[in-house]
Amino acid sequence: MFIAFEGGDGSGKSTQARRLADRLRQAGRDVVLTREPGGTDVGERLRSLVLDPAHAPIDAVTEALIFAASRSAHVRQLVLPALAAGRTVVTDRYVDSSVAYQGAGRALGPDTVAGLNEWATGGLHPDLTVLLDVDTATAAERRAAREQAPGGAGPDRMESEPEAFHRSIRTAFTDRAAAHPERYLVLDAGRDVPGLADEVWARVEGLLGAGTTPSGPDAESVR
Ligand SMILES: Nc1ncnc2c1ncn2[C@@H]1O[C@H](COP(=O)(O)OP(=O)(O)OP(=O)(O)O)[C@@H](O)[C@H]1O
Ligand SMILES: Cc1cn([C@H]2C[C@H](O)[C@@H](COP(=O)(O)O)O2)c(=O)[nH]c1=O
Repeated sequence: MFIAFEGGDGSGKSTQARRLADRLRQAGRDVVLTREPGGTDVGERLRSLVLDPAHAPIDAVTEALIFAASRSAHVRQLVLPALAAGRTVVTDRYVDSSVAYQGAGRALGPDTVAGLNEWATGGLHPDLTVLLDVDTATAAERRAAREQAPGGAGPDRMESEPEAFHRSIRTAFTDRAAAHPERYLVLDAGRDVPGLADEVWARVEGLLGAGTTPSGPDAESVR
């Protein structure tokens, strides 16, 4: 099973992805918890390149290609081999983040960016995408609190964008979920962490019982 968490910066994806991975492990599943950009050596290098605000400005097309390149490596080197070995993959962000941030936020167009990522992933879609939807003010407060906590890092290149950018992203995520309701669980991420985790688990438990397989190609057909 392949599960993605999506949402704006500070919506609570990492928190919920970790909780789900723990719960799946308690249920006896062999889990790979991973993230984008990242998840592989090349992906983590691309992550620091594209997110570090100290780097030179990156134009929107180049930015979209960097995220897609990280994703291609992630799918081919980590996700597909793990799924083929019967493992459950939980990823903190996937294609929808590119459609929202580069398609809407950078105005490259959702269809253009979705098409690029169909190619990058060989058409691999998650069984379930959990969209954590929260208003941008709440998300910004959470990010600020996280930055001020011990060891907290400053905002990355995307987080530094203005409120309107983050609002456009939120809309793009919810539009995409509305277009494919069968593979989304959209949650009000303004609520408490344990309550959200229970809602996620209820849906995932149902999928475990149904014995799903990811839609799209297997490792043999994605090169
Ligand atoms: N439901 C929640 N209610 C209140 N605070 C939360 C909730 N979920 C997460 N948080 C807190 O908000 C901050 C951001 O959470 P988290 O890092 O999980 O978000 P994220 O979506 O992964 O963020 P980013 O995309 O910026 O990495 C953390 O300090 C976390 O403890
Ligand atoms: C996968 C992906 C990510 N982004 C942006 C979204 C976030 O601002 C950062 C990732 O940081 P996080 O702490 O891991 O959430 O990158 C993007 O713009 N496009 C993408 O495809």
